[in-house]
Amino acid sequence: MSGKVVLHYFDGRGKMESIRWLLAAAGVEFEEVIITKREQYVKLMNDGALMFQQVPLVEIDGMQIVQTKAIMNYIAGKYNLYGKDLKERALIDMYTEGTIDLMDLMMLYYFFSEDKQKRLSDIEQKAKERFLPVFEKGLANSDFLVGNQLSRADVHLLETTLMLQELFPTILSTFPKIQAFQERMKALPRISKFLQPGSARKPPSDEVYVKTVKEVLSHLFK
Ligand SMILES: N[C@@H](CCC(=O)N[C@@H](CS)C(=O)NCC(=O)O)C(=O)O
Repeated sequence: MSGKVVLHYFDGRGKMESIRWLLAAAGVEFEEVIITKREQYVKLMNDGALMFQQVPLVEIDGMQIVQTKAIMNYIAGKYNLYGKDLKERALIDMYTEGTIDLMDLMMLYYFFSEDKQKRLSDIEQKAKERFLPVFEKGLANSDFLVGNQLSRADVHLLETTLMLQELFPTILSTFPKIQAFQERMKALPRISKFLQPGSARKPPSDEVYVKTVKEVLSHLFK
């Protein structure tokens, strides 16, 4: 195993995108092995790399880590994106889980062909009424969601709100603190670099991505 950070996943956002965001925010260079064929997935399993027969898989510091949260916790801990003490960490975890709940809804949206409009309305309503007000309040008196420094919660919030705006361009119009937060975050050099075309950031899911995932994980989509 080389000293490089290597990501094994599909050529799309899915469960790997927040990991890409965290690495970018931490200024960590990484390589990607893109899974396009079922044989690659089966080989990773046969090699013993997938503890629960699932990707994402990340090679880092001589380890092969699976489970998205375990991977993100490691990166956040290592690169000082996880607060100054356990209490800050608990709050960061709460905000983080909220962003994951919302991002999961959006991720699943692309995989279903039925009830698209209803799913979309549901995401919009939950975002406006349940999730965004929490983050707006969290940013009322501070530039950061937790404490006085950047944490993974901020990185996840930027990712989530940009993703939301792809589906609902005006959704932040009644959330001025989040809008200002976005501008501050986008101006950070590492984030700004990640937002440039040609970076490792992936576009929204499309038909090719969904088809590839369904082929590689054909046992799930019979
Ligand atoms: N709890 C795991 C879930 C990972 C997961 O469901 N990965 C999917 C691809 S996005 C997978 O590899 N599924 C194969 C399977 O469940 O058999 C995580 O968060 O990493």
